[in-house]
This record gives sequence, C-alpha cells and structure tokens, in this order.
Amino acid sequence: MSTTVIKGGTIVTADLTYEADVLIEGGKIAAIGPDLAGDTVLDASDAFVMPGGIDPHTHLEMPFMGTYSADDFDSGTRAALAGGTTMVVDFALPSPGQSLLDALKAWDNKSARAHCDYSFHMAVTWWGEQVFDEMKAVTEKGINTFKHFMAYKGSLMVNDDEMYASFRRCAELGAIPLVHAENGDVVAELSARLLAEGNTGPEAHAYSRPAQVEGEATNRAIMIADMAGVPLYVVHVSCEDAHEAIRRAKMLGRRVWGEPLIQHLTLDESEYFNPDWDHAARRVMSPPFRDKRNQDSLWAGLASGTLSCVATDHCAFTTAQKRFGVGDFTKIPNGTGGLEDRLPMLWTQGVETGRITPNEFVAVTSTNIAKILNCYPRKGAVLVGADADLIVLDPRKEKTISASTQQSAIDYNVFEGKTVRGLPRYVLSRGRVMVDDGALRPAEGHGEFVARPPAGPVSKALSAWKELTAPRPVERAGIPASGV
Ligand SMILES: NC(=O)NCCC(=O)O
Ligand SMILES: [Zn+2]
Ligand SMILES: [Zn+2]
Repeated sequence: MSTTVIKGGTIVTADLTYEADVLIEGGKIAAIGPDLAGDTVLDASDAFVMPGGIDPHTHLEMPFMGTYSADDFDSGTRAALAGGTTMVVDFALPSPGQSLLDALKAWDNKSARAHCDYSFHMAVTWWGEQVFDEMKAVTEKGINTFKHFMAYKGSLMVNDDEMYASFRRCAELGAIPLVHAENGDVVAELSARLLAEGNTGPEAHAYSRPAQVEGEATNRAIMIADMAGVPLYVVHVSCEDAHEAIRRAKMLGRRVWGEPLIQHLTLDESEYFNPDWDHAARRVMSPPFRDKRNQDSLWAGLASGTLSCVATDHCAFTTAQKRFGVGDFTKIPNGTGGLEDRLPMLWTQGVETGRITPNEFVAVTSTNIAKILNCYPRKGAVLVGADADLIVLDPRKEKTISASTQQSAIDYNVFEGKTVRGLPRYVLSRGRVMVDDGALRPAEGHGEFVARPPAGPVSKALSAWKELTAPRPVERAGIPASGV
C-alpha cells in the first residue's frame, strides 16, 4: 500500500503545538514523529499541520422558501475542501408529514456527489407517533442529532409542546437536540407590522428579528432541555442576549453548547443599509447580522470557551433567487454562503489579531464539534489511527476573496474584497490529496457518510445525573404508596 508523509511542519492540535512528520497509510494516520519517510512527500515547512475543518451546519440543495439552495453536494463540498474543511454536517429536512426515513433517503441520494466526508442532522419539523418511532431508526442509522426550528412559523417551526416531547425522546435515545432559537410568533407579528407600515426592503428583515427574539428563544430552549434531561446545541448564536443565556446555563452546570457563525463574527448590520438592494438582500439570513457589541460578545465566547464551534450555516442563494423578495422582504430566501471562507476568515480575523490562539482555532473549527457529535477521534484529531483528514495551513499564503474565483455556484460572495491569510497548501481527505500546492483536485463521490452513534460521553453523564436526581416517592411507615 502506498504511503504519504507530511514533512517538516508544526503540528497544531486543540491542545498541543510541536514539530513532527505525519505518515499516512490506507487513509489513516499511521505514525507521528521525526524523520518519517513515505512514497509521496508533502512539504509542510513554515506551515501548520492541523485536523481538517468540520462544518457542523450546512444546507446543500435544500428546499426552502419556494426554491432550492444553489450549492449542492458537488459545489458545496468542493468549496469546503478549497477552504480546508474536510467534513460537513448537513440537515435532512422532512417536509411536514413526511417520514424521517424518506427524508434521509433523499439526502442520501444528494450526498452521493460529495467530494469530502459528511454526516447528517435530522430535522424534526412536525410531531406525531410516526416521528417518535422513526427517531429510533434514525439513531440506528448513525444520526445522533435532531434539529428544531423555533422560527419559520407556518413551515418548519415546532411549538413548545412538540419540542419538549422531541427533547424527551432525544434523552431516551442518547441523542442531542439542536435548536434554531428565534421566537417565531414574535417574528411573524413584527414582519406583518413592518410590511403594513411600508418597510418592505431587506433592512426590514433585520428589524423583524431583534436580538430579544433570539435571547428569549435560546433561554426557553435551554430550560426545556433541562426539564427534558438532555444536552442542547444552539446553532447560529448571533448576539449577547443568546450568548448570555448559554453562558449562565453553563455556569450552572447545564450541558449547552453555542455555535457562532463566521458571518456574524466578521460582518455587521450596516450591510443591510447599503443603498444597493441586491447587496443588502444577498446578506439576508436568520438571525441577521448584528452590531459591534454583539460581535465582541461572540469573540469573547470563543476565547473563554462559553461558545464552542464556528460554523457557516452555508445556505447559498443566487441574486436571481434573492430577487423573489423585491417588494416584500419576507420572500427573500434566508441564507448566505461561507464554506470556502470560514477557516481563512477566522485565521485572519481571529488568530492574526490575537483574539484566539492557533490551538483555539483548531478547537472551534474541528475538535470541539467532533467531540460533541461523537465522531472523535476518528475526526478532529491528529492522532495515530485517526482518519487522515488534514490541512497544511500556510499562515503567509494570501488572497483577496472574490466570487470570480470561488467554488460556490452563486454569483457573489458576502466576503468579497476581504484579504485573508491562512490558506491551505494541502488538504487531505482520508489520505487523498484534495488540495495540492494550493490547487483543488476534486473527486466527486469520494466523500463517505460518517455514522455517529448515540450515547456520547456528555449524554451518558447527564442521563446518569438526571436519573440520580429524579423525583422519588418518600417512603412513609404505615402509608401505602398507592391508595387502598
Ligand atoms: N440561516 C438562514 O438564514 N438560512 C438557513 C436556514 C436556517 O438555518 O435557518
Ligand atoms: Zn437556522
Ligand atoms: Zn441553518
């Protein structure tokens, strides 16, 4: 079997920085140490060898708001690899009333084109006995995360009773619920009022989703998860109100994780006031971009560990698709891209500025989520036996982001014109060189599904604690527990 060696680099993991070569055989890391030899040699001098990025939040070819997101598993995973991401986790989305297993089949078909490894979260978009039953079958297929939308009233949103029932089921199965935390009832009211008052442009999207709707919903989801006895993962945390709820819960020992997006960390609400309608509409996403105070809160969360992972929520729509909402901001498809830009943007605006360390960079782009999703150390690690999903990141390699050179299928880039460093010299997916001296070498269909079993360490520990502290009847002499 032929071997590859990455030579002369500095290995950076979530907790260590040291010089060593990495030997790869059969798609796995076979040895780490000095003076290793292999059939193919990749030069990592003056560069960092890290676990490939894992993006836990993508929507590829997703049916949404009357259209489909424009990047599919072909262009989406090419974009991922070009930016140093070697695994994506996409959302299988049953339409209301649809079987979860049918939705999974549909996502399975789409993912056949993937260039890098992938996994799925399952969305709970409606509730009933069938969903309850199928959740078990879904976990048996290697999916241990279930997403709940607290917004998008009338389409994807679930109510509190449904969410509580689903969270209880997750607790029984050792699965983890995810939430999109915005108060969908309030958003619907505000949107209707704004439209009635003649606020029809993309800036009204931001007015309709103030930080309070996110803070309220985040706190509510945390409390419901605590009552259901299950950990909770909050996607796209964009503001201090939501971060504060997560921080407070963590300090009380609750098992909650928060995921900011690279867009919310680096782009602000002024984008919505741009006089060019297309410019503003291209940046419409939920939650919307916020002000500097909220951005500072997210950066502080990454540095302090109260926020855990940086994702993209990559859900890209073309300008033509965005124009569905001319005259009515509620019809602008919600979503932005970012898969190719997440790592270089975070390196440039996070590590180079000193907001986070290189080790924290690895933690929040790869290792933390691999642990949460229960696929560590197969993914997210530079360890003997781990999948050889690796990047050789060159801290001096520089580019200016431009839609004209991106892999994504859309006609613009929300980071257009930003100069970034920390680009991949090499990217390996299970040992196969996908980016070679900076050039993408795509391999459609190379990507494999990553099964993630339930009952990971945090789920197990929390169930043990909840069992130990569960309500119990008090034994009283002479008084029977049940009536006579
Ligand atoms: N975030 C967004 O605006 N679009 C994608 C769907 C979602 O995550 O809410
Ligand atoms: Zn969302
Ligand atoms: Zn999303």
